[in-house]
Amino acid sequence: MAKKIAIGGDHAGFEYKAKMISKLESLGYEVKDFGPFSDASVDYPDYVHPLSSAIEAGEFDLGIVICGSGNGVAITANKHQGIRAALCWNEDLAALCRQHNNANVLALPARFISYELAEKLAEIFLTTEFEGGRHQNRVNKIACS
Ligand SMILES: O=C(CO)[C@H](O)[C@H](O)[C@H](O)COP(=O)(O)O
Repeated sequence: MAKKIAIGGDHAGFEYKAKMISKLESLGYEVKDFGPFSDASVDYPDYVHPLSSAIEAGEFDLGIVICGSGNGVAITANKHQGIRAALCWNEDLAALCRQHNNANVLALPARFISYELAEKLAEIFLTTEFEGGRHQNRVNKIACS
């Protein structure tokens, strides 16, 4: 079954987000764009909080958030107890965040990696499974009251 993907970010990630949506839909994913819907300067929490809440509610399988450095969107998403957002800038990190951390949101730094690499990281993230085992014990301990 095609995975349902939530994607969002800010103005610095707008161009990459548009290209990424087209690519993911061509691969058969169901994608919802949480915005922004232009490259006008915006505040990333306004878009990442609704995206994160929707993933927590089980409306989407995984999420992708894109800003200039990837930090703002990752920090925002990780404020949500049900979110494990991973900032990735190479292929190994994109695989490991799924394999070891069961990350459900990929954060991408649009101002620091090419679109081609961003697209490759997204494909790796979306197709890599969590390994469970010893890693599950650790993931279970992440949540704090
Ligand atoms: O949160 C960020 C910095 O870690 C993101 O990279 C934002 O995209 C960036 O801060 C936006 O900067 P701008 O000068 O307002 O375009």
